[in-house]
This record gives sequence, structure tokens and C-alpha cells, in this order.
Amino acid sequence: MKAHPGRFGDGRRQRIGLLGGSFNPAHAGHAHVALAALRALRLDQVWLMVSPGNPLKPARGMAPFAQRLASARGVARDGRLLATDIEQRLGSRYTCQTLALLRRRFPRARFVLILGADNLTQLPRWRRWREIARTTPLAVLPRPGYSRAALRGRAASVLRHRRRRAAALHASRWTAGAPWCFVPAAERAISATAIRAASAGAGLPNEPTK
Ligand SMILES: Nc1ncnc2c1ncn2[C@@H]1O[C@H](COP(=O)(O)OP(=O)(O)OP(=O)(O)O)[C@@H](O)[C@H]1O
Ligand SMILES: O=C(O)c1ccc[n+]([C@@H]2O[C@H](COP(=O)([O-])O)[C@@H](O)[C@H]2O)c1
Repeated sequence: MKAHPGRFGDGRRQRIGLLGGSFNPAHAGHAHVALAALRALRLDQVWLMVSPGNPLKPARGMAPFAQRLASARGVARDGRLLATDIEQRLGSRYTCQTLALLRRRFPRARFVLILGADNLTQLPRWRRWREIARTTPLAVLPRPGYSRAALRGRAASVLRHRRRRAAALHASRWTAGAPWCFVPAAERAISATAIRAASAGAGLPNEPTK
């Protein structure tokens, strides 16, 4: 797996999907959304970008970073998926800052931000979310119990004029703001919260609780 994106021999810039997350722990749903986005958007790689600490989640119950990174590595079995600690190495916790730093560090890559539907609903609470959506194409993946509400939510409403089909996300040049899409994919009812709850119920030691 090539960790440093550049240009291909044909001059095309590499397309990198960024699936940011806590991965507390990582699970099959992460690999599923990463691969669904990769196929639908014809991406070259998807990075499972482990967050040093989601600014909207409490630190209590969050497993150590190294444990979450190892967990993300465990689900990144496909050679096109890469679990990475780059956000921690960049010293950033806010996605707007991470994206700016990544663009500076990898000027020849084209980044797409991948979100589950639950995070599209939450997007208006992120720092400088309108700037993120204006500068970075977004790919939203369905999630049981969230998809419908997300597509009727505030972010989808504010950004409605820039919604495109997944296959068209790379097709057009955009100057007035980046496009976004809802990727049609199977829903997977799996979450880190449920995994932690099951571990706690089984009385497993050293498992973080929410
Ligand atoms: N089953 C799933 N379907 C769609 N998207 C998912 C799924 N699981 C995780 N995601 C998305 O992956 C990204 C990282 O998710 P995260 O690491 O927080 O896992 P989670 O299962 O949502 O965790 P938690 O239950 O602790 O909130 C988010 O954008 C989230 O929406
Ligand atoms: O930048 C923000 O304000 C912001 C607020 C909440 C979440 N995020 C990012 O959203 C991604 C998903 O987080 P999580 O915890 O739901 O897996 C992860 O990359 C977080 O850093 C970012």
C-alpha cells in the first residue's frame, strides 16, 4: 500500500477517501463504508484516520490512542484501506484544520471526506463546517436509523444545491463549492457503542465503557 499519494503515470491525481473516526473499537461497519465509498467514487485509497480525540465526545470511556489505531489496523485488511495516525502526528483534532494540513502536506492528492449518515446530522456542530463542505467533497454513507433524518437535516438542506450522484462527484469542476453525495450502499447495523456494551455485559476486563 502506497501511503504517500502523488500522481499516477497518466498524470491523474490520486483520490483519497478519509474516514475519520474514534474507532473505539473499529468494526466491520468501518470497512464496509470505506469499501462502498471506494467503489462508488472510484477512489484509489481510503484512510481510516484515527482521531486523537473527537472534540464532541467525552474523553471518559475512550480507549488509548494506540489501542484504537491497532483496532483500525485490524479491520483494514483490504490493501486499498490504510489505518493511519496522521491526524495525531499533525497535532490536530478539528477536521477543518486536519484537512488544511493534509492538503499542504499532500498537494497532489484529492481528498474526499467520508461520513456515516449520523455524522451528516451532526456536521453543523463541527468547527467551521460550512468551510469544510465548501472546500472538500463529502461522501455520506447510509446507516440504520439515521439516513432518512440526515437527508432531511440542516446540513443536507444548506448544501442541497451542491448534491450530486456518487458517480458524478469527480466529474465536474467546482468553483462555487465542493459537491457532496449520498452513496447508495447496504446498511450495516453495527456500532462501537454496541460492541462496548456487549463487552461490558460479558464482564470483559479493561474494556472502555461509554
Ligand atoms: N455501521 C455503520 N454504518 C455507516 N457508517 C458508520 C458505521 N459505523 C461507523 N460509521 C461511520 O464511521 C465513522 C467513524 O465512526 P466511529 O468510529 O465513531 O464508530 P461508531 O460505531 O459510530 O462509534 P460510536 O458508537 O462509539 O459512536 C463515522 O463517520 C461513522 O458515521
Ligand atoms: O472538527 C470538528 O469540530 C469535529 C467534531 C466532531 C467530530 N469530528 C470528526 O468526525 C469524525 C468522526 O468521529 P467519531 O467520533 O464519530 O468517529 C472524526 O474524524 C472526528 O474528528 C470533527
